[in-house]
Amino acid sequence: MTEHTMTKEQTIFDHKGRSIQTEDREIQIIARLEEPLVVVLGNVLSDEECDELIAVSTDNMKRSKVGSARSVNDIRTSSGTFLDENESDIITIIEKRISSIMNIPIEHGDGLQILKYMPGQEYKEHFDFFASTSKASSNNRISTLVMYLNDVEEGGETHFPKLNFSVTPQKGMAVYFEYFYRDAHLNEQTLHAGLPVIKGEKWIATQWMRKQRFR
Ligand SMILES: O=C(O)CCC(=O)C(=O)O
Ligand SMILES: [Fe+2]
Repeated sequence: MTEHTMTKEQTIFDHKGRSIQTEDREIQIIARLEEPLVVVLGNVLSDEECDELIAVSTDNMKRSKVGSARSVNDIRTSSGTFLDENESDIITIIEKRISSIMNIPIEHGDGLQILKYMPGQEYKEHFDFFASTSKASSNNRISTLVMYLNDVEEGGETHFPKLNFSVTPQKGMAVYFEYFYRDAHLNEQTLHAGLPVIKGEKWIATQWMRKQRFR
């Protein structure tokens, strides 16, 4: 018998019940899959916060297009930018909230990443953790929070092919998952994709957390 069939592994996300009370906002726990842990969350960001994150990154993306040459990436066809906490006051507020939801100090986080998908653009199946052969795996990622910044007219679901599970983007909502299990099989089940957007735009903010301090 493998380990995970005998006892459920300890998770990082330790919230129970129907909501998470953070310093400034009550987050709803809408749905959860226990192993691997995948949680759908509501009321993570206000409409104003979503709009502000899009506005701040629209400027950033324009700037980065002028500057460095963008590398062509077949896996991810969206455009994106990393925000730093000095960019806007709301980033600090949001990062605090994210840290209490994810139960990890924000110093363990990669910078908040904003992605924009136009129709036809997608993020193909991938893991958020790095392969053990890669240098980055020495301080590997352990958990992810994908926040939806707008409603997508059609398509753009976050899809977990090994779990037969999809999350429809809804403005202000989020999906959380973690992959810090001793059982490698559980980690591999967090394979996921951003399905192609069919109609409209899709904007997300992603927070990845590392095992150890990263900033
Ligand atoms: O676009 C999505 O729904 C998924 C995004 C994602 O996988 C990521 O940012 O790591
Ligand atoms: Fe991902």
